[in-house]
Formats: sequence, C-alpha cells, structure tokens
Amino acid sequence: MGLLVEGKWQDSWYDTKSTGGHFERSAAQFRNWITPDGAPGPAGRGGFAAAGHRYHLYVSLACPWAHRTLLMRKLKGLESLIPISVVHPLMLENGWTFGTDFPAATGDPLYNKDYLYQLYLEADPRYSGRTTVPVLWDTVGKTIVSNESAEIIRMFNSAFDGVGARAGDYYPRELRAQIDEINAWVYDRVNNGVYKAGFATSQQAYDEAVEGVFAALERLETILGRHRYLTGDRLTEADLRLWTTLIRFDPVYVTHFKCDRRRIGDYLNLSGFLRDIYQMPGVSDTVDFAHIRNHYYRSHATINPHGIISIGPLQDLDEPHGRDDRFGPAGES
Ligand SMILES: N[C@@H](CCC(=O)N[C@@H](CS)C(=O)NCC(=O)O)C(=O)O
Repeated sequence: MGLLVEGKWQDSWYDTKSTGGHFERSAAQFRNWITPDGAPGPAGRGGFAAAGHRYHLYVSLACPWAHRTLLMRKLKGLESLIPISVVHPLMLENGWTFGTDFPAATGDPLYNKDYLYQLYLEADPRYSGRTTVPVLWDTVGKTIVSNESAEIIRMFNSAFDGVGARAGDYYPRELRAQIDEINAWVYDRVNNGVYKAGFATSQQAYDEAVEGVFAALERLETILGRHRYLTGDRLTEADLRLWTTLIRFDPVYVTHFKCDRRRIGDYLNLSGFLRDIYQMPGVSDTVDFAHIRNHYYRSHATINPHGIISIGPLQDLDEPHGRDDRFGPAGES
C-alpha cells in the first residue's frame, strides 16, 4: 500500500494521525470525460470521442468502486467495445500489481507493466497521489481518461449509445435530482462509511462512522420496503452504487471492518434487493468472492496483521427474492 510523490513510489499506509483517527478518502485526479463526439464533458479536456476498442478499463474484482464500472459495462453491453484488465487481489507494498498467480487476474496484456502505478506514470511522469482502480485508459492518447468511478459509470451509461451500446438509461433526466440526493448520503454513510469504520484508528472515529452506517441501512430498509428499487420501479445507478457495498457487507465488512451490529441477511428488504440485482442476467459474472475476500483480509496488515481470512457467512444469493411478486415487474430503464 503506498502512493506516488512527484513520480516516485512510496510505501505508506493511510495517514489518520492528522485527522484524529478519521480515514479521509482523497479525490480522484483524472477527470476527463468520453463524449459521443469528443467535445469536453463536465470537467477536464476534450478529445475523448466514444469509439469501440479505443478505451481499456483496469479494475480490481475486489473493489466496490471498480465493481460499479463492471456492472454498468455489463448492463450497457459494452464488454466487446471496452476490454478489461484485472489486477491481482493482493495490494501490498507496491500497491495494485499485475501478478497473474491468482485465478481471473489477467496481468497487463496491453503494456506488460508489473504495477498499476507504472500506468499512472505513463499518463503523468510526475504524478502525486494514490494509484487507485478503476482506471479508464485511452489507448490512442496513452493516458488516463478518468479514475473516478462515479463519472466512468455516467460515461458508460450514455456516451457509447451511438457506437453499439445496449439501450438503457440508468441516470434518466426526470430522476436525476432524486438519484443525486440518494447517492450523496449513500456514498458518505454506506459506500465510504464502511471504510471510515474499518480504517478508523480511534474509538470515537469508529463509533461515529459505524453509527452512520447502520442509521443509513435502517433508512434504506424502509425505502426498499416501499418500492422495488431506490427511486421506484426502475433500476438506476443509485441502486448499482449501493449494491456493490451490500454484496461485500456480510462476507467482509461485518468482520473485517467491524460493521457487526446486523448483517444484510438480517434485513428483509435489503437482502431481497441484494438477491434481486444479483439474479439479473450477467450480474453474478461480475462478482468474484475469492478476489473480494483475499483482497480485504490479506491486504490490510494494520487491521488484520496475520492475514487470516474468516470462515464467512453461509449465504444463498440464488434464493428467490420475491420482489417481483411484491412490487410488480421492474420498469424499463
Ligand atoms: N474515487 C475513486 C476511489 C477508488 C478507490 O479508492 N479504489 C481503491 C480500491 S477499493 C484503491 O484503488 N485504493 C488504493 C489506494 O488507496 O492506494 C473511485 O470511486 O473511483
């Protein structure tokens, strides 16, 4: 685990000393957008026109942020247009690596790099910051388009519609305000909330974070008791963003991040929602519990020094979810 400082790799854990034991996630730095015609998007510079086989997605199958991009790529039928490389699940002194001694870890067939940070250096030889996944790479400009998953999924949702993406809009205009509102608190209290609990180095920072996680889960349980998805009968990006945390919750966050007041399996609506999306065509292909569990339990020596992987819960994600009987069929996205 480490970061680049002016282009030099340094092995160091997150600094929580200066923040009273609180984990603070730093903002992603590559913020360009792929657009249908290459015009600049909401941030960054232009020149990234949608096209098949021009862009490449680097992911970890363990990472919930990267998982969002894999889900959207699947739903939009972008697999053949945007190939992927999968890093090794262990993230140790060199950060994410392209080791291939683990099933489904692909290495870096594009450039044969050993470490993900070398790709960041290819884009910016003087880069300072964390070297995170996902990375959306431009093979023409040999640079990083974006390393912010929230924005990558928006690009996947609409930019490739003219070059062969499957129909479907998971950020529809009429629901945007509602989706943005839900995303904001789900990000803070759930997606990032579990990390704030798990990486806290003071009791007070942990207490605050973990209370936030469970208050938000109670609120989500109520919402998902009213309708099938977070905004109503239609699957949106808000659901996908929540879901990648829920799928990791019982196998990892309960034990490894000490989010153990209740399990998702204890919540009727959250667990039904978890299975509902898991059972959608293609979704289970994006889930790799070996990467997920090996990554977390074996990469964070500060919180699990011996790297022992817990036995894990018994979970049957193929069990009927009953949400279509309860709420009717899903609306068209
Ligand atoms: N804002 C980023 C966050 C991505 C992120 O933090 N990814 C983690 C993996 S789950 C990572 O690569 N961490 C490496 C590090 O912090 O050095 C996004 O959502 O794309």
